[in-house]
Amino acid sequence: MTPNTYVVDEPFRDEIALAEQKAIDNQLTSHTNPLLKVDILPGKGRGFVATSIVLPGTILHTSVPLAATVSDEWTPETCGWCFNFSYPKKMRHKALDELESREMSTKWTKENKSKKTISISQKKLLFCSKECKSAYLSHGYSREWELHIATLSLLEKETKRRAGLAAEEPDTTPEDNTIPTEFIELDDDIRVQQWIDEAWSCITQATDFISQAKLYSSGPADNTMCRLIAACLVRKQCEEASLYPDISIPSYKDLLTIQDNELSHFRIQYRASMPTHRNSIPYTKGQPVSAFLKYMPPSVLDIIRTSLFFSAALSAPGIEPRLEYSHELFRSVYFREMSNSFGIWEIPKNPSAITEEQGVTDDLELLGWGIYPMAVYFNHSCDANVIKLRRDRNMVFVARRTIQKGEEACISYGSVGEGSIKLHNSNDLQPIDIGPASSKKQSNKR
Ligand SMILES: C[S@@+](CC[C@H](N)C(=O)[O-])C[C@H]1O[C@@H](n2cnc3c(N)ncnc32)[C@H](O)[C@@H]1O
Repeated sequence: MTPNTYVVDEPFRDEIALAEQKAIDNQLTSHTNPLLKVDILPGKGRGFVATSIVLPGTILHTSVPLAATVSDEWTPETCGWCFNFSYPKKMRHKALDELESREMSTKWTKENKSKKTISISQKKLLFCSKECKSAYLSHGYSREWELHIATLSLLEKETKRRAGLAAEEPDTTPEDNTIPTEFIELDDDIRVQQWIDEAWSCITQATDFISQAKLYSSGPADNTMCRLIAACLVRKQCEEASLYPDISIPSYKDLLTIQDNELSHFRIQYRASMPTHRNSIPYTKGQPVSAFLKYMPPSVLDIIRTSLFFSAALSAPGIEPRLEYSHELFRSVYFREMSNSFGIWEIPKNPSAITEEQGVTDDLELLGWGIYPMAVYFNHSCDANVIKLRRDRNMVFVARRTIQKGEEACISYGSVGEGSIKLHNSNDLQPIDIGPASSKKQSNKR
């Protein structure tokens, strides 16, 4: 991809830097943002519209993530808090130093009356400085980090356990001779959603499928996705338990307002994978799991396997605090992340030219992913009037030119193309950035 380059004049850049700092200092999120409102826009769903005339260089919105995670590939070299990237230098600071980690491990082992010592893994969470480490530890709800680190440790443990187990692709196409009594029209949202719900429940309880899925060795993209989902669910659990809500950070409820792409994703994948019955799903009430497996698109089966990996990791015996799991919860994040998360890109060393996608050029790395519930209402335009800039873990949205009152504020979804992006439905545009699970972008450096 070659991004459209446009150069910002020096004085103008200073203004942006100043305004940015002010906005970040004020923790300006769209909770308090008077410049944009969400409207329903023909053919696009919801979108941001300017509430008054906006001058070029104005910060329209600064967004803090609900959850952000470094991709599996770049965890050693990327700060888990500010996303500072230094290749080939490794990040030196762990969330817990050796003594703290030993104390935590002893506490968990004791509290859980575990015969084996519960080990704490921090490989996937490293920081560039003490400041970033303490920002992480003090962020969010009281002791949110404890549940977060416990969950990351469990995911890491399950990844290790499975590594090398799966030599072959699991076979998920058992014989099925069910005679359908009805055909569910693919355009029927309610019936198709019911079929999907029933299929997930049935497949995730099927012992044969589960035992096959246990051989499934999750790849780096699945691991990254699981960490992103875990971070969202950690927030949910802490939010529900907390007596002292921190209202300055996005909540899990904010996530639920994001467009859910499960149905549109299913339709596309179903049509693409079915040689026959492309417009309907054969169905019989009370049908066996084989009939669900027969009509479930292979790419969705992969997601089900990832969810079983996630649930197996979380159900390792005797560990508290523990994250609650259900396939509904997993899906509630997975299919919202899809098409709505922002890629966190390496910041160019010499930002002399600010480009679309903040100068994302081929030599820059995709370091991770973030879910910014307050920023998802920026629709796409090829001639975007807003540019997205990353400032540490926050995203700042700046007007590129004058935006009139009532005009839509759009960003360019940028880094799309290269055949790696799947459209989510026929009317659908590409994601803001492809989510971790569907991202196959290869690193430039490895
Ligand atoms: C990040 S969301 C943007 C908010 C979304 N419109 C909503 O209602 O939640 C991305 C989705 O918005 C829609 N979208 C974004 N830009 C669009 C455009 N220019 N034309 C039509 N639909 C668009 C597509 O459905 C896309 O998958």
